[in-house]
Amino acid sequence: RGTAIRSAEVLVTSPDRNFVTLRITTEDGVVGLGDATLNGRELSVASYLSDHVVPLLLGRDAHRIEDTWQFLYRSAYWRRGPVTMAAIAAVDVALWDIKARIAGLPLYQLLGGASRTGIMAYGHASGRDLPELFDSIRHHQEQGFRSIRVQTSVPGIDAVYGVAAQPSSSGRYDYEPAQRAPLPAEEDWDTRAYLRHIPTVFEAVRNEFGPEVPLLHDGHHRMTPIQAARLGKDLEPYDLFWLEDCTPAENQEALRLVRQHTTTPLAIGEVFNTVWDYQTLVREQLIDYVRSAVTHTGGISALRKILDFAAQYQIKSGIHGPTDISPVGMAAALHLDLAIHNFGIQEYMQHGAKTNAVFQQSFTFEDGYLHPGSEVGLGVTYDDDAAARYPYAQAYLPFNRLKDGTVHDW
Ligand SMILES: O=NC(=O)[C@@H](O)[C@H](O)[C@H](O)CO
Ligand SMILES: [Co+2]
Repeated sequence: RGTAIRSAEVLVTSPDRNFVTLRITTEDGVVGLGDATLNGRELSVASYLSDHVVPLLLGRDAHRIEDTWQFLYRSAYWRRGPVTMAAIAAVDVALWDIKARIAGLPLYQLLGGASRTGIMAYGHASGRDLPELFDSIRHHQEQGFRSIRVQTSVPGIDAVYGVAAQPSSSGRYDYEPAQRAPLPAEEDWDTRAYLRHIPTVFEAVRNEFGPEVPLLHDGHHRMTPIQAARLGKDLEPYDLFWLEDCTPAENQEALRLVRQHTTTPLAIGEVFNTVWDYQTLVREQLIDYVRSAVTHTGGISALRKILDFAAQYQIKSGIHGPTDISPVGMAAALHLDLAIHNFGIQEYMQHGAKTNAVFQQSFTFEDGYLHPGSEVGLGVTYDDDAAARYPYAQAYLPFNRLKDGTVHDW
């Protein structure tokens, strides 16, 4: 039949950083794209798709998205995990792209239509010190961002998550966390120094930029529950939009302790890959925002179900949008952001020029709001010639060691 899957190609390219893209084509020649990028483990997902999933897709009806999802999830036998769920996500998103293209509609129209006029974005301001940070915040405000994530260096710590090593001439302060090298870079960490420093940063930012601008901060998994509780409480006077990944949440119950001590809103989940990672966090209202990206959580079908579950507990979306979510993954996020009722905010790190040469996108960013646009499907096309110019390059996210050499969450 016309909608039978004729081919499924796994495309690896590395313009500004590594990306893995799945391109599904039907007998009728309708093309759908899915993002399968897993930062630092990209080739595992490329192999999972090429070696084990693509052979199962050929001949299947592209319209049967839910059946294909359930088939891939249950026939794998081995459940969950970032590689499996990124692979399933890529198939899911590509099939949604195809369905919307066949329908002649932008994808959000198939997800319930627009529930808002625009999607509030937040940008990543950072600085090694307050002057650099203030310059970075002003730069992002000049670009139109109305919500700002604030990350800075910490006295006594040499290299820390989320801070550009130096203001880059190109995007100025936009940084790529993964580094092209055969080994992960070792960075250092000292939680007590961090806990002493961060409240002074937000005191200075609020004094300089006022009480209104929504400010976000990413704890990036590095604190224990009691340390997270301390920071959440210390930041209450600065009225954060959210404190993110305040503590590793494999133990979801750990957030009970944090919740007891602070009203600072909490966002968790960018490293999660199924609804089961959220079950206690949502049911006990231990978080306020679901951080998962479409790409890492089994696709639009799966993240939609997680967000509908969260909506029953007044928990909102905060979809992960760093540069290692490709333009295909970002487009999927924007279509979902526009349609769901319990939208919270969308992370938006701008991709570089080389990436934008490989992926043609139709989304817009104006006056602080994103919009997926009105092109059919996801609104993204892939340029094979541009992609061929950028072969895969091994790259890793950094990791931390404490002063005594103990490995620590980064
Ligand atoms: O909130 N954003 C983040 O935490 C990101 O910067 C992640 O460290 C990287 O995307 C991991 O690939
Ligand atoms: Co984060």
